[in-house]
Amino acid sequence: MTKPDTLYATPHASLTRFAFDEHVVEVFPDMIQRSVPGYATIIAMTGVMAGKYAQTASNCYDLGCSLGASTLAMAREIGKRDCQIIGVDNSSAMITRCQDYIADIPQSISLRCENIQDTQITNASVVVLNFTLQFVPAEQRAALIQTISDAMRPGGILILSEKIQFSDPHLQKLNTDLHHTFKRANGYSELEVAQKRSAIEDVLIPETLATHQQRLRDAGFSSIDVWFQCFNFASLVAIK
Ligand SMILES: C[S@@+](CC[C@H](N)C(=O)[O-])C[C@H]1O[C@@H](n2cnc3c(N)ncnc32)[C@H](O)[C@@H]1O
Ligand SMILES: O=C(O)C(=O)C[C@]1(C(=O)O)C=C[C@@H](O)C=C1
Repeated sequence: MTKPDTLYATPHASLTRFAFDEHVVEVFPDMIQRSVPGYATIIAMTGVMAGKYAQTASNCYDLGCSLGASTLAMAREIGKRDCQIIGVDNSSAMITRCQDYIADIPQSISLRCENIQDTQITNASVVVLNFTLQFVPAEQRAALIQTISDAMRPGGILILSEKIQFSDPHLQKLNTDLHHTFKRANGYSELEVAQKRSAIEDVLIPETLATHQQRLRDAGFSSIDVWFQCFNFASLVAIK
């Protein structure tokens, strides 16, 4: 069902901005697995945490669901509980293909092709933002996190996974180098790493863990922790 990612294998005369279009959809599972250290663990544990925190008669959201990896992990662990699982993405190419991935799932999952900044979020016990906030304009992130916090039930959980930035220049260089080494070890060439880096430069804007943690505190989350980190990729939990 998925093809190997060769999108940046040949030289591009002019690199266009990275977008989640039909070309990316075709290779996305391979691309994200080979690009994000710890991706499989983060997805599997998103399911485990959703299974622990999903409350009866509540909504569980996967914001920026792409092909539904986190949605499916949540559905597996939530099981037959009375919860509505909702996946949201503003790429119609992603949502169309995601429909195929969720087709055989026994639970009712609804998909919305919407901007996560506009989608209605209510009565939430679990909200997942896996590698998505990084694509929202930085100055609009606080409003989105506040909307999520306001929509959460007491005791609900937000899982936030992101590529991160380091304020220490030495650590920034080290972790960037290690990430590129990880990509090379997964079969990407120097050219592929360099072209992908240029294509996402102004599209994916990482922030420091301190910035994420402060924003979550400001929005009213009480218990906040980094539960996973590998190089410049991290995942946080924030409990309301
Ligand atoms: C890196 S992918 C997320 C991967 C997915 N969560 C997973 O773990 O497999 C980022 C996704 O967020 C979506 N996205 C980015 N900005 C968005 C926005 N403002 N509203 C809705 N979706 C958005 C993109 O279309 C893309 O599918
Ligand atoms: O930083 C990179 O090299 C990445 O490819 C990261 C990243 C991400 O974190 O979302 C960027 C775009 C793709 O969707 C997959 C992975």
